[in-house]
Amino acid sequence: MIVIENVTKHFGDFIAVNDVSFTVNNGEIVGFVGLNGAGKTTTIRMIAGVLIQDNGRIKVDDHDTISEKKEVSKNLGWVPELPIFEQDAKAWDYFVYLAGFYGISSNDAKRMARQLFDELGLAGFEKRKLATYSQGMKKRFSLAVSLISNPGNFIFDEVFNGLDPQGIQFFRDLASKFRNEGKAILLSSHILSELESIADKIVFIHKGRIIKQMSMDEVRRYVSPSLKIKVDRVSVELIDYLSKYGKVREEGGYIIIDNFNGNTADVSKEISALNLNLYEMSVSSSSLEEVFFKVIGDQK
Ligand SMILES: Nc1ncnc2c1ncn2[C@@H]1O[C@H](COP(=O)(O)OP(=O)(O)OP(=O)(O)O)[C@@H](O)[C@H]1O
Repeated sequence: MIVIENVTKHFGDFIAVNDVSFTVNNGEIVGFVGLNGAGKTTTIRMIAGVLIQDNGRIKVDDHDTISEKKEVSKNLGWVPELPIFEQDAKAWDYFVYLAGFYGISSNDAKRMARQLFDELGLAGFEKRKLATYSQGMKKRFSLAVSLISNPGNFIFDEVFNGLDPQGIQFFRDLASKFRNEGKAILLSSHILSELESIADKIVFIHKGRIIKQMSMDEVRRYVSPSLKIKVDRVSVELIDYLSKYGKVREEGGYIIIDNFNGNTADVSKEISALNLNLYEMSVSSSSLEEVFFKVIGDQK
């Protein structure tokens, strides 16, 4: 579990992160979203302990990121947006070297390397220098390193960026698997459709402040729904009649009721009472992208 409490970070006079608080529970994927420069990476770097906050506290599985840095490193896996490694090092050797920092013997580290390189699609690239790895391979290697201590918490910072569809699916499936294993996952991404399909909760950050936190269910219900129906015959009587449920319009052979405030069972009962055939009926839910623009727009 990752707990961020009233965290603030200045760079000179500029406040990059301002009194930020949120929690990533075990068994939960939290999407962290905001415009460029909103403060996501700064927050993430403080959670990872590579940047120190001016105020507030961050705990990873109850360990303080400043006073218990070593425990936090063991309990937290971090795949940065652009992983940076010793460029001249060969992947396999470097992995074994890093495993040494976790007190893992060379033989055990080699066994672990074999398993992780196979599982993460790096088999055959063990002897290559990290400088020659593609962006996606660097992310996979960074993941392999972060798995050395089998941490209960993960941060993926823009992990989908620069990945091919297969790579995106790989990290999406991995995040879901970690969630099912009870791990806490913080996932920052600009690809809102990807977040939408896997996140349980969304934390919106804007100009360094958390402006909203919502469960994905709340996101889906945030913008008033529209009801879309297709019947065999559209009449003035029907349109008049449906007006009590919202703002009715016709579009491409469909009747759309914006700001729908009724329930679908009543509508379908009443349509058949008018001797009309109902061919299709669906209620739209709001997309994360729509909600993002609305939430950010409300700040201006
Ligand atoms: N080392 C630094 N020195 C000065 N300003 C910084 C530093 N690091 C970040 N900032 C500023 O802090 C703000 C937040 O940056 P941050 O990288 O956290 O944003 P972000 O939400 O991750 O953005 P992006 O989506 O573009 O990656 C930005 O205005 C950035 O210019």
